[in-house]
This record gives sequence, structure tokens and C-alpha cells, in this order.
Amino acid sequence: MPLEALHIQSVRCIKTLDLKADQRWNWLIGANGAGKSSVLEAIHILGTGQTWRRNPRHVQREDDNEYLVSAHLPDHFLALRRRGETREIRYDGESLASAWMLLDILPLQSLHDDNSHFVAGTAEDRRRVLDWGIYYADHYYGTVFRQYRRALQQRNAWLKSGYGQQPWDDGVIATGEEIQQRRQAHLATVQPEVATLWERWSGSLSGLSLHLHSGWKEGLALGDCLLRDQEQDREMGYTHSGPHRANLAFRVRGKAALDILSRGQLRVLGLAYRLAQVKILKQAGLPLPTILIDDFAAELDASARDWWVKELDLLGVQVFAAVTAAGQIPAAVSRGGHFCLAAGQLEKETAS
Ligand SMILES: Nc1ncnc2c1ncn2[C@@H]1O[C@H](COP(=O)(O)OP(=O)(O)OP(=O)(O)O)[C@@H](O)[C@H]1O
Repeated sequence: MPLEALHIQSVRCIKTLDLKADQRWNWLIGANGAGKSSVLEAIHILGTGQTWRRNPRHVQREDDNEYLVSAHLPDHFLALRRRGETREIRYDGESLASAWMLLDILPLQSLHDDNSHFVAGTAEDRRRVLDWGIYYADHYYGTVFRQYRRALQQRNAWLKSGYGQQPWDDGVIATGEEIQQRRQAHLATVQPEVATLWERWSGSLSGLSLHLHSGWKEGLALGDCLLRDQEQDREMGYTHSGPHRANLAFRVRGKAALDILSRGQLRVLGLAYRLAQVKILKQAGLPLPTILIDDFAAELDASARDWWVKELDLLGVQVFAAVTAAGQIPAAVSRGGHFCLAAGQLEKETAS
């Protein structure tokens, strides 16, 4: 569901900002500190209820005591207001009970910092990216994921306190094994698409493979692992094995991508993965996300930028991308909205 218009109030350096969005390409242009990431983060907050790993209190503009982000979507209006610890989300005037619902109202694929460099990031970064794709491709995944999280929280609370009767592990085991199966099934679909996209860009660097480590000892059932590690888990006060410890490894010709690719190549590989996630949604006729790209040009040469925007253009998605100068925008996609920012304000808005 593309954004049609956006209103931001008191987010980071932005006092108030209104923009009319293009259905496809929206370029945020400005020097360092101009407020480009602040616009992208405001959209991210509206679509997820969460900030970009910052302390939520620092998102609010200094000297203001609440912030607001709202958007017109086709036939709908979505608004999120936060004052201190209180957050209110309204969809067509009705209060939303849970921020989870935002994920389906305004699907977003956010590419920023660790999310953009997730191939070289932490296992948690890669799990988050992996789960994002499965959430949108597999309708039941979100439910299983939440059930697992709840069961794991109960188990960990018991491990920490040591009081009362141990909760049954059945819930953790059943949902944990199911998460692993769904992740594997999803990767089987994504892998050929990633390989095709990667080879289209890299040419000679073929032989890409993805490997999912379940998060518990290979060859053992999750239940057996939990039983085996029970004493250790009690000593440490948390559960060592399960899909919350899974990892996704990228290999090129049998070697860890991290060891043989350059920073720029690692970013392209990550982007190929993110493009493949959207491609399989498109093939399945599912709603496509709006793509938020912070620091579009970082570590990419002109040919990598051209490759990326061409692939995004083929997908037909709405994009918001930040660049420090208009010259970084590839000619093929220089159409759309150009929003020039300085000191948190929109200085010039042009549309073609
Ligand atoms: N809570 C806040 N209140 C006021 N200003 C803030 C707040 N948080 C951050 N800022 C300021 O907002 C400005 C814009 O930051 P932002 O990250 O949006 O810039 P940017 O245009 O993305 O820059 P870059 O190209 O360097 O990434 C910075 O000068 C920052 O110090």
C-alpha cells in the first residue's frame, strides 16, 4: 500500500514536515545532518511502532514533549502519536490495539545501518531480515513466532527464578521446530532468486549458497537438546538452544562470504537477498512493501547503483531513498519526487 502523503511533527530535527509522495521514486536529498534519516525513521515508526534501535526517547525532538507521524494511504488514514511512555495509534480514526497490526497496514522494508549490512552483521541482524521475509510470505509465521516467544519467555522466567514447577517444554519444542521448518521452506524459495540476482550483478562470482543453522545442535531434536542442557540453562538463567539462536550463513564457492567479499560486494549480496524477498511476494501476488533506503549510495559504485535501481524498478515498488547530492541518483530513475532538505526542513519539492 503506497504512501500518498506524509506528515511529521517533532521527530528528531524535524519540527513539522509535509510531503506528497510519488507512487514509485522519492529521493530525499541533503547534506549530512539535513534530516533525511529522520524522515525515513518517521515512516519506519509509523509502519512498525518501533525506532531504528535508538532509545525511543531520543526520537522526540528536543524541547517538544510529543511526536506525531501520519500518512494518507489509498482510502485510509494512519497516525501514530507518542507522548512519554504513552503511544496512540489510529487507523481511520479507530484506536489500534497492537502495533503488530501496523505490519500489515503499512508493509515496509527498511534498509539502514545493520539492516543494510546484515550479511556482515550479527546473527541477530540476519535472523531479523530472514524473519521479515517469512512474515510477509507465510501467513501463519507471525502466529507461530509469537507463540514461541511467549513460551520461551515463560521458560526463561522460570530458569531465572527457579521457583515453582517447571513449565512444560512442549510449547517451546513444537513451535521451535515449526519455525525451523518454515524458515527452511522459505529459504528453498528465496535461494534461487538471490543467486540469479547476485550473478546478474557479479558475473564471475557465481556459486552462492545459503545455509540455515537451526540454533541447536545439529542431528539432535530440539526437545533432546533442551533436556540435555537443562542444568546449564538453569545455571545461566536462559535457554541456550532454539530458533532464537539460529544463524543464516552466506557462502560463495564454499567459502564464507564475509571472508572473501569486499564491503561493497557484501552490501550488494545483502541487497540481492532483500530484492529476492520482495520478488517472491510479487510472484505470489502478495502486497509489496514500501522500501526505505538510508544512505543509498554508500559503498556502491555507479554500476552497482544502476543494477539495484533497475531491479527495484522492475518490481514496481514505492521507494524512499536518501542521498547527499542529486548527482548520486541514477539517471534511469531520476523521475519521481525530489525532496531537498536542510536543517530538518523541506526546502524544495519537485515532481516529474
Ligand atoms: N531528538 C533530537 N532533537 C533535535 N535534533 C536531533 C534529535 N536527534 C537528532 N537530531 C539531529 O537531527 C539532525 C539530522 O539527523 P539525520 O540523521 O536525519 O541526518 P541525515 O540527513 O540523515 O544525515 P546523514 O547524511 O549524515 O546521515 C542531526 O543534526 C542530529 O543531530
